[in-house]
Amino acid sequence: MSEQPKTFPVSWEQLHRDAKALSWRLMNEGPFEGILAVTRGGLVPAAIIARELDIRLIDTVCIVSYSSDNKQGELKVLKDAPKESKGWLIVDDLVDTGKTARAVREMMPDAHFATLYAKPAGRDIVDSFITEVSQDTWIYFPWDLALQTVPPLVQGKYD
Ligand SMILES: O=P(O)(O)OC[C@H]1O[C@H](OP(=O)(O)OP(=O)(O)O)[C@H](O)[C@@H]1O
Ligand SMILES: O=c1[nH]c(=O)c2nc[nH]c2[nH]1
Ligand SMILES: [Mg+2]
Repeated sequence: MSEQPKTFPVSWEQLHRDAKALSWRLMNEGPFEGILAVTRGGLVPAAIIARELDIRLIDTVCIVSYSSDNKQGELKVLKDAPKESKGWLIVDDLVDTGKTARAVREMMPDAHFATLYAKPAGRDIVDSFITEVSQDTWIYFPWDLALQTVPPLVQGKYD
């Protein structure tokens, strides 16, 4: 039997629950001047955290790291972070290799960096996260998913 790829699919409910759990954790780290969302993955978590912590000042840093076939390439910064980082909260959906987080950290050295999910290679670069998954797991976010049928693990025995 071929090895199934490791996946970690996240539903909207789970994402909302994890973003609220992260907000609870961040209550002890603030208060924050504003949130810097790392687009695009950080936008939805940032909106939920901003609602929970009553933060109304939101900015973005716009970075492309992975292509549409999930392969990492050169980082492209389309829009820089603001100059001031003291008291700011950086939010992204996940840290994987840590390449994106390292680049954003350089732009905002004094900010607190939070993600929902972390893989081992990147976990030490961020300050707060909720769930760790193994390095060989691909996380699927609800905005990338659709309801569909899946085949059973074993099929065709009685064909
Ligand atoms: O730790 P790393 O290996 O750098 O990977 C993590 C980054 O990769 C993904 O973004 P992506 O570039 O796919 O863009 P997106 O947020 O627009 O989907 C994810 O949202 C993180 O920002
Ligand atoms: O949707 C995603 N899932 C992942 O596990 C991942 N790692 C880097 N970039 C990613 N994007
Ligand atoms: Mg991203």
